[in-house]
Amino acid sequence: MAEERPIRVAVAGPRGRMGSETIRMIASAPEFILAAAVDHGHDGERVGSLPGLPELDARIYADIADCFSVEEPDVLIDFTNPEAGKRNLQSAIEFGVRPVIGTSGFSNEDVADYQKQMADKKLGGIIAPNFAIGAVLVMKFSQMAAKYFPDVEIIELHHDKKKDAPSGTAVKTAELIEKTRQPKKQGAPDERETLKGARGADIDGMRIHSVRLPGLIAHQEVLFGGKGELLTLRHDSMDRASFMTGVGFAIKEVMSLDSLVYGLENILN
Ligand SMILES: NC(=O)C1=CN([C@@H]2O[C@H](COP(=O)(O)OP(=O)(O)OC[C@H]3O[C@@H](n4cnc5c(N)ncnc54)[C@H](OP(=O)(O)O)[C@@H]3O)[C@@H](O)[C@H]2O)C=CC1
Ligand SMILES: O=C(O)C1=N[C@H](C(=O)O)C[C@H](O)C1
Repeated sequence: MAEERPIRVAVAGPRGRMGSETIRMIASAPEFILAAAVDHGHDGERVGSLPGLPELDARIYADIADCFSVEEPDVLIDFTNPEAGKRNLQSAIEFGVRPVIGTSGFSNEDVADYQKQMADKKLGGIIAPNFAIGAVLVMKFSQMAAKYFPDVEIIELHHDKKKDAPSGTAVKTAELIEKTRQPKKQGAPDERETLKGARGADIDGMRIHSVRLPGLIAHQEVLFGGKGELLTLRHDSMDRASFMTGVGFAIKEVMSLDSLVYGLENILN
């Protein structure tokens, strides 16, 4: 049987916390090859010249269209910010490059729009609010638990450099819970906040609380309250390596998809 060629991957956001971790993972995986990086600075430089990155010869492009037309990668990985991520994803669709998007902050309307465009082109892609397998399991377990415990509050805790709140993971967890939970406004019917924000953000009557502190990486607790009992589901990413099993899995899976999947839970067996 013919040996499969490595999957050619372009990474947007190579200097970032997640982009750099992804490049280190790709460099150590014989089944992948770094085709290029996309960064709004450092145009024309080599990835290996960036601090903390492995000695790779792949070129950095400021213009993603140039990157796609010259390097013809199979897959784009994006860990940037919502504005750049949307531009990059749109460009990937135009060039027929399979997007694997980890960047958080996409709305459901954005996702639906990309799903339509990609279904029309039969292009595979993945948007995953969280690539850590344990975090995905907490989402699935939360969806199960909410059938029996409609009173739920989510506490997400992250490093203090994180720009968006609530986390994409917390929003996706709430969306999955909504599928099984009877709609309910929680807390006392006549509760009032004497300090604005004290009860957190409201999704369908559920509450999400966002903690930002140095020392944290990415953590989430989902608390379910019942008569005389409390169920707590918790996941901790202690290192960004925790996301790489899911990123590697997504790169391989996306090669055989023909539509855009939103959430790793939809492709984990
Ligand atoms: N799905 C998942 O499992 C995970 C998702 N995330 C999400 O990934 C995203 C990135 O997180 P993180 O790595 O911590 O953030 P960082 O801020 O560390 O990295 C983002 C990088 O993107 C760069 N960037 C900005 N604009 C562009 C552009 N137009 N083209 C290319 N690069 C650009 C930034 O450069 P500069 O600083 O110069 O602007 C920066 O180097 C966030 O949305 C976060 O929520 C994070 C962890 C896990
Ligand atoms: O910014 C982060 O760090 C993370 N962002 C993602 C999110 O918003 O859910 C995933 C993970 O929680 C880490």
